[in-house]
Amino acid sequence: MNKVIRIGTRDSQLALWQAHTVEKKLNALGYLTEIVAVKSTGDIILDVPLYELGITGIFTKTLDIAMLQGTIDIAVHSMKDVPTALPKGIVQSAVLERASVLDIMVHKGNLDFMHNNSPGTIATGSLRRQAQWLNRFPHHTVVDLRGNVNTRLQKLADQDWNGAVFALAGLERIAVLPENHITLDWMIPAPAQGAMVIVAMENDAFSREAAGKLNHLESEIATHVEREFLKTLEGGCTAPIGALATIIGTTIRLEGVLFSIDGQDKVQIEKTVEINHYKNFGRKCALEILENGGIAVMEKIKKDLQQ
Ligand SMILES: NCc1[nH]cc(CCC(=O)O)c1CC(=O)O
Repeated sequence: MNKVIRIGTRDSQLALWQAHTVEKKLNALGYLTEIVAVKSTGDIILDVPLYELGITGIFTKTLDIAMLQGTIDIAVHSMKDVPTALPKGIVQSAVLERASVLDIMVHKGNLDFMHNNSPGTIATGSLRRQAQWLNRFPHHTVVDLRGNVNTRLQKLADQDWNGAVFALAGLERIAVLPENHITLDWMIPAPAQGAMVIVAMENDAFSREAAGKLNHLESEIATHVEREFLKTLEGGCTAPIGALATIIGTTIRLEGVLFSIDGQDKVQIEKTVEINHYKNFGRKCALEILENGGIAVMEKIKKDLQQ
């Protein structure tokens, strides 16, 4: 037990909070730890919309490299930022008990713009949030908003926008949830939203065992289903995809959705299976989406993103 587990993390306030949470849990189990904070590409490049940076993984790549080079033993990520395929040699070791899955809109104390076809401007850097917002409020404008949670809150305060969309979990974790917010219970969250994941090297039995003790089985199963749904649909491009798996007694229910970029087209599914059939459930639901018009929507998305 005397080996020090080096915990890799990005250096945003939220990422550090998450790494420190893991550190405390490992320390409570008797493990020695050290935090290693690194800057990631996703944090440095702020002026290009996320989806233009190409595929996924910009937030996790720097930590993947650090782990493959042996300068960290485990990495803590917001699970929704982790690409569905991990680099060779790196494996998922634990999913922590999930926090809130909800998206919220932070506003400026005036919600008139949400009524009677009023114009409005909402900021988000997420295609999923953009598409769902425009599907519900087609007469609104969505503008790009990048940066870590703190930067985004500041930009919202500085700009003439009506509101911006955030994950409730992120704002609660670092205690910056403004009073002016509403819960978007109609918005389907990102696959694995609100969950933290620990990854480690496949050949590092010590770190994997230590991290594995923090695994929360129900959160692991739900995020597995959601990410399998995502993986089957995405086909190498960042599309507006939402997925939420909920465990109810001995069953698991998946709500999954695929939108076009402008939010006009929507293909959705809601299905329940016995929990012991959770493997391949996400994949089956995604295949049904593709059969029910999803293939055409994916083609349209690819064309839209190429322009
Ligand atoms: N994409 C950035 C990101 N990654 C994880 C969170 C918050 C925590 C979570 O959703 O799990 C956020 C901020 C946000 O979406 O507002």
